[in-house]
Amino acid sequence: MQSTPDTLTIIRPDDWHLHLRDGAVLDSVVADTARQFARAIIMPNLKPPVTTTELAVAYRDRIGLALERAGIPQGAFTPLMTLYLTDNTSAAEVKRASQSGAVHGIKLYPAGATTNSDAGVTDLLGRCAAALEAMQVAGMPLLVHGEVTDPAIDLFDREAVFIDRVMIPLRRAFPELKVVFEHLTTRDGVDYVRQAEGPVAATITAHHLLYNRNALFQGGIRPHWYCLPVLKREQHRLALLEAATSGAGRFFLGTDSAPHPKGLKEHACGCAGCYTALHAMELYATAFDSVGRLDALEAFASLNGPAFYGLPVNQGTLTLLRQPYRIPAELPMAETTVVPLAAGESLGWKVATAVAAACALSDQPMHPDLSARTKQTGH
Ligand SMILES: NC(=O)N[C@@H](CC(=O)O)C(=O)O
Ligand SMILES: [Zn+2]
Ligand SMILES: [Zn+2]
Repeated sequence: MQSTPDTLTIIRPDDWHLHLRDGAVLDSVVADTARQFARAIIMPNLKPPVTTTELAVAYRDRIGLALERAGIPQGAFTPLMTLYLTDNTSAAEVKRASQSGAVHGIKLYPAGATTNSDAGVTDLLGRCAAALEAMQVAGMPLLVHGEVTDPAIDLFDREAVFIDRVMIPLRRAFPELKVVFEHLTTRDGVDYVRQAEGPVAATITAHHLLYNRNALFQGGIRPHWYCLPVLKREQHRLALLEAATSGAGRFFLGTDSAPHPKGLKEHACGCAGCYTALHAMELYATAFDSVGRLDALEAFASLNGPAFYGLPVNQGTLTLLRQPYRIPAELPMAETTVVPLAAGESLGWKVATAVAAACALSDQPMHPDLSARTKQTGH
């Protein structure tokens, strides 16, 4: 890490929780991500979900073509694929996934918990024991959307109850299984991850570090702040910020950037998900700077994740400049429009050399299309 009062240069970061989607929007979303991150864990909640190694490899190839179309130099961005765990995931499928080298985690969506989770698991220990056993043996991480779906449980308590009902029994049954508690949102979650025995870690989003639940209702109902797990009280935000900036190796960056078309967010029954791939590092830098801990950003963004996943640290760097940066009001994506989180607001940090660094890595010039889009989005 190198820093002056107005610049911060860190090892190129990774995003350990990302929704790239598929089809026409993929080109834009992958270009936004590759401008900042060298790798990302790609969530499998497509329609239909990515449940087999074969589907994951095919999705990886589509991402590869989108990278090419966006002019991202070969090797500058690597998608790390995941499988969607279902009641029917077999031990043989886990073995195939692990031997493929393409799949780096298997994702647990409790059935009905979030966007595209209808095919999710109904009873983790009852239905998935063989798959979990095979994952434990193979060292394949289980990535967890940690919320119970019991309608009797208050929305804001679903993560805390998940710890008691699912995490603790799971860890007891499979103590050596690597588990990532994704998009952690509560003090309860932070305390659990800190104290749990065995290989447990957590990702934290930029929005849960920057906002509490008041953001959802400031001046009226604001659908672009709605994600799952939902934003929580200020005391939870403070616990997350303390964990992220503590340097503790169990906490690392995962944006959970999840684009939805503007019309499906601004809707009587709006979709859950915030789009942050465009300005993720600016948001995280703003959060770390708010508590004077920019020195801890590199461990959180670039070191702790690879250590947990057993992958090398990236080459190349990313530089942030202390400069006002206005987040665009909306982003045209294929036939649709996506509103980024905190659209129209200003941040105090701006990514300087992400594209330059990525291009330097593979000695290729920046693609003209990318520079055009860069201008258009104010990046
Ligand atoms: N986070 C969200 O609110 N939405 C995600 C799904 C998820 O990560 O739960 C999505 O795919 O839209
Ligand atoms: Zn989730
Ligand atoms: Zn997600």
